[in-house]
Amino acid sequence: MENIYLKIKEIGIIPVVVLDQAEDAAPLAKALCDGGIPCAEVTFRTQAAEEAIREMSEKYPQMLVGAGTVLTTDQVNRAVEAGAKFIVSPGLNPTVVDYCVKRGIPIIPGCSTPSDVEVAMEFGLSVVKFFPAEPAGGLNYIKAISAPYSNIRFMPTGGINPKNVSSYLECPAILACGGSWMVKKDLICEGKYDEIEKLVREAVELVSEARKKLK
Ligand SMILES: O=C(O)C(=O)C[C@H](O)[C@H](O)COP(=O)(O)O
Repeated sequence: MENIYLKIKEIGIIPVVVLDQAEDAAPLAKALCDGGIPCAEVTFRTQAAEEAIREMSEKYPQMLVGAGTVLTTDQVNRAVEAGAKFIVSPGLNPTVVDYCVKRGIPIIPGCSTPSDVEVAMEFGLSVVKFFPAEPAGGLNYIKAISAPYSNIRFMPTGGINPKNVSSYLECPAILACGGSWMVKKDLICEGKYDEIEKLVREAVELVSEARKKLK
């Protein structure tokens, strides 16, 4: 498995971030690093995404910064140019996946059906996002879908929270989980970085407990 995917696996929970202002990127990155999750998936849902990725990557080079909600090849270019080390998308857009694969850019496309997974495999991918995880069937669905695709690892995202994340992380087919609960918009807008750091620390604890059970 490629280095980036191994890092994502090691981190265990990928914070999915929506930033309205790029100025919030550095203090948020600090809280994530201090809390023990030196990683963020900065979503292209806002105009600030590109600059936020640049801020985080430059000021916190130890961080694994990726871009989320990437829907176009133009966004791939902007994300990578800003420092993103991986690309995540809510669905499987063959144009975007092909573009990334041909350039060796790690891409984790959203899959929610066996057909999606098979298209991802056709592109040579072995890691996919499972989105939207809870509404699409949750852990039971992943267990069922992973049976025929034993080489595929899933990154469930959408509806993951501190109460259900452990059960996901205890499943061997799951590489890591994505979630926004520790980086909620209101916490960022109100500058509650101590609270974010605390939620991150709790998330780290959940990953380590779940990993002990996996062994
Ligand atoms: O923006 C994207 O690219 C998405 O695919 C959606 C996000 O992954 C989910 O919104 C995160 O889910 P929550 O943790 O339930 O907030």
